[in-house]
Amino acid sequence: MSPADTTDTAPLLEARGLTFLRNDEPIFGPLNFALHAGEVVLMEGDNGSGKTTLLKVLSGLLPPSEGEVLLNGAPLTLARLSHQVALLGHLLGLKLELSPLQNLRFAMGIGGLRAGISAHQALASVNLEGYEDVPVRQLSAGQRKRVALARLLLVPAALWLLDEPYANLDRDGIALVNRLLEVHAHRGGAALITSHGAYAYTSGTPRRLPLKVTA
Ligand SMILES: Nc1ncnc2c1ncn2[C@@H]1O[C@H](COP(=O)(O)OP(=O)(O)OP(=O)(O)O)[C@@H](O)[C@H]1O
Repeated sequence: MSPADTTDTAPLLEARGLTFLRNDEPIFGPLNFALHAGEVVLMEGDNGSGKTTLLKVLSGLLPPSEGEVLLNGAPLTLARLSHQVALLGHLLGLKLELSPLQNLRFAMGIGGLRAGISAHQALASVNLEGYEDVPVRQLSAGQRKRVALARLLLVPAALWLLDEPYANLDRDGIALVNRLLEVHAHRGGAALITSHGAYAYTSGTPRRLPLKVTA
C-alpha cells in the first residue's frame, strides 16, 4: 500500500498505546488497534476482565491512564463523539417515563437523524410495532434492549460501541443484532462489540481483540 492510500482512509477508531490502571493495577493495555469502515470486532472476555472499562475509555467516559483514542484520525472530543459514536452500554440510557418513540426523538435531538429512516420504521425494524407509545418502564428487559437497538439504527454515527448487545435477547433478538451489524458494516460503518462468548457475531469471522498484551 502506498502512503497516499493510507492518508485518505484514516480508521474510524484508533487506539494508540491505550492503557487503563485502577489503583495502579492494569485493567487493560497497552492496546494498539484500528477499526476501519466495514469491520466488526468482537471483544470476548470473562466477567471483570475490563471490557466495559475499555468501551468507557473509547467513548470518552473515562480518561485513559496512558495513550490516546483517535476518531477518524483526530483526537476524541465530546463534540465529535455525539455525532460519530453510538454507545450501547449495560445501562441502556433510556428514559423510563418516556415511550420508545419519545426516547428515539430525544436521541435524534442529540445525535442527529440518519437519512432514509424514521423513528416508526426503526421501531418496526426491531419488532416493537404496537409499543411505540408505551412507557419504557412497562417494557421487558429484552424489549428495552430492542428500543436501544432502534436508537442505533436511527442516529447517523458510523462507529458503534456495543457492550453485551446480546444480553436479555431471545433467539430472534440475537439474530436481529447480527443482522443490524451486517447491514451497518456493509454501508461503511464499524462496530466494536463485547461478549462473554455465549453468543457472538456469526457473520464471517470478526476480528478478535485481546484486552491484555503480553510481550
Ligand atoms: N467503578 C469502579 N470502581 C472500581 N473498580 C471497578 C469499577 N468498575 C469496574 N471495576 C473493576 O474493574 C475491573 C474491570 O471491570 P469491567 O466492568 O470493565 O469488566 P467487564 O469485562 O466488562 O465485566 P463483565 O463481563 O462482568 O461485564 C473489574 O475488576 C471491576 O471490579
